[in-house]
Amino acid sequence: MDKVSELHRKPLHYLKDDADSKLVLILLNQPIGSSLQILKVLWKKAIFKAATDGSVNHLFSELGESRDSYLPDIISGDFDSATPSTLEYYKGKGVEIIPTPEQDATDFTKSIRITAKKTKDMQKDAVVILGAFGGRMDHVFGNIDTLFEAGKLMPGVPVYLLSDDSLVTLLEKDIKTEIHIDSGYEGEWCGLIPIGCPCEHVTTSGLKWNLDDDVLKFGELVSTSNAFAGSSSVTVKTDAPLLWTMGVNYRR
Ligand SMILES: Cc1ncc(C[n+]2csc(CCOP(=O)(O)OP(=O)(O)O)c2C)c(N)n1
Ligand SMILES: O=c1ccn([C@@H]2O[C@H](COP(=O)(O)O)[C@@H](O)[C@H]2O)c(=O)[nH]1
Repeated sequence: MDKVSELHRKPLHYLKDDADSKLVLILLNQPIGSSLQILKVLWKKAIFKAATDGSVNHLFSELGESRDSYLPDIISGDFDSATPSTLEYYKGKGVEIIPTPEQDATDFTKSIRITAKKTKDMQKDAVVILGAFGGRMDHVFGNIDTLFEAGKLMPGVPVYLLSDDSLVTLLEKDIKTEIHIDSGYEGEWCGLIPIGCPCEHVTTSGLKWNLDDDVLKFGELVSTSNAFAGSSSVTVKTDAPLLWTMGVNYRR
């Protein structure tokens, strides 16, 4: 069979109350803070929830009295961050605790490997990861690296790193991706970041600064502070994996 040559992505539509989306949710070790409302809407739509190591400390402390309405399906990690008492609490509530002591992959990578196996027979519209930005820079790059593996673990399923102000996803090579930007939650800005390797041929439509078979490469051109031109979608064709990032405006 020929490879699909055009993909549609709706990176923020699942945030709409009326969207009937089936999500897989992964929590990383960052304060929930201003993403609390997003966490609550994602939780309602999540068919599987995975907490990664220290993320349970935030779930426990930031959700207060309502914490028992937010029990994840699994908690995994090398457990250098989750406090023993927090792990005991969730264990007592019947949450599956999965130690992943190996030190050649991050807790996030190990979590998404487990999640891919556990959800392999579930129909899922997207995998959404909360807590990937704003902390340690090595972790931010590690989280982006995990997107490359995620694409192989769950082919065809969009994977989004999300916060209340930014979204990051990896666009596949040799495919024209149409990104729908009409959920109402889009922010003002967007960017195309050639992480991993240069992109020699990138063509876009729907942006204020479009590319026309241009090269994106660190040290030459990286498309930051780009913007939408007013249409309901953007298209991107690239010959190498390319990071798409955009602003999120989810204030309620
Ligand atoms: C070449 C190489 N560099 C670095 C490491 C170290 N390393 C990579 S992933 C990992 C586990 C990280 O665990 P995680 O809980 O995700 O992060 P932490 O907050 O503990 O740093 C370690 C120790 C390695 N194994 N190989
Ligand atoms: O500053 C940070 C800290 C952590 N992460 C992500 O969370 C997981 C789990 O972290 P632990 O510190 O082991 O609890 C880690 O693998 C990172 O993916 C982060 O993004 N930023």
